[in-house]
Amino acid sequence: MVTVLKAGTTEEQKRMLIKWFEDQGLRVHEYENDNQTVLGLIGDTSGIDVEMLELLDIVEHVALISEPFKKANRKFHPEDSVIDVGGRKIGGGSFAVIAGPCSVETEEQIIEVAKAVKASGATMLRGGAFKPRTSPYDFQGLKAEGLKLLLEAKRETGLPIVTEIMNQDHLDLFEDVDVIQVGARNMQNFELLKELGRTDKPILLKRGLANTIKELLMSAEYIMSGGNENVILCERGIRTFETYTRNTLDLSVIPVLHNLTHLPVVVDPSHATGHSDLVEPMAMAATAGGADGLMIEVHNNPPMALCDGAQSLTPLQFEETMKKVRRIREVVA
Ligand SMILES: O=C[C@H](O)[C@H](O)COP(=O)(O)O
Ligand SMILES: C=C(OP(=O)(O)O)C(=O)O
Repeated sequence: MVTVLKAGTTEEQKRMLIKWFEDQGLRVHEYENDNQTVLGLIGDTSGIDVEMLELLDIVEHVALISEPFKKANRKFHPEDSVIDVGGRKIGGGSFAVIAGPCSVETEEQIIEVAKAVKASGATMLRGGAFKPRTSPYDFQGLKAEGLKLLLEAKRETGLPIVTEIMNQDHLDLFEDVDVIQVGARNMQNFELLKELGRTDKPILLKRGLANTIKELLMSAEYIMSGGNENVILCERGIRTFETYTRNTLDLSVIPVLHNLTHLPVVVDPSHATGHSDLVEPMAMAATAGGADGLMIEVHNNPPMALCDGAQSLTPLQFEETMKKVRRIREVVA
């Protein structure tokens, strides 16, 4: 429910109304829209008498909002959220490129890739240390050692690091990580989301393999309702009947999410396509479609990668892709 206040409402009148809402067990999110003060009410509003509320001198009107997501909802927060990651911004016109290998493998590998992607214009470094693998026999990541190597690459290049968490018990290890990624497979790991809601770290939340937009937003809501509003959404392709590509990239999600939410939207064309030759065209398409950023896998020797080599660009291919992405940004920004 939102309550729009009349122009001329005094600060004291507004405070009294907010206090009354809070006494009803509601949380109040206040914002300005078209020079009007709007109070977004979060919680169970079934006990509020809407007609009585509309009779108050200071109330312009009351609108019922049926969407179940509140904190992430653009109706409650019309301006784009801009997430600051160590001085690199994402959202509200600021574009981020998160690039790096699927997995951290060795010190030489991560530092070489970090330097290369930085030189081509990446704004953040990605690299998996805890890997969610389909097979328990596949490379599971270097775990804590991988995080140390990422921090080493950050020291060398200054690039903020983005890496995936799979288990809330590992949270202490992520203290120096700049952006914590929740992978597709954990998008609905609600205990993990709740725990991340208690941190103040930016969270990159990937859409699940077969999840709807609404489910993605409800997962963001888990993090935000816990107090952490630094959420970046990521489309990485969804499961469809099509098997030529690894997943089907749902590009329409970009304008849909921009309508529904103020949170930044990043697209990962690497996991979406599974083929390195499809990464560049889909990176360009996502940029043209209004994405706030890209996540792209880059490996110094893709055929030898321990995970996802087929979808990884070489540093040279990444450099070429970045040139095209920049040209598209000049047109759409
Ligand atoms: O980013 C890497 C993921 O862990 C990888 O895509 C998992 O897929 P797979 O284990 O099915 O190869
Ligand atoms: C595992 C990853 O991606 P996703 O969760 O999208 O499969 C990843 O980015 O390393």
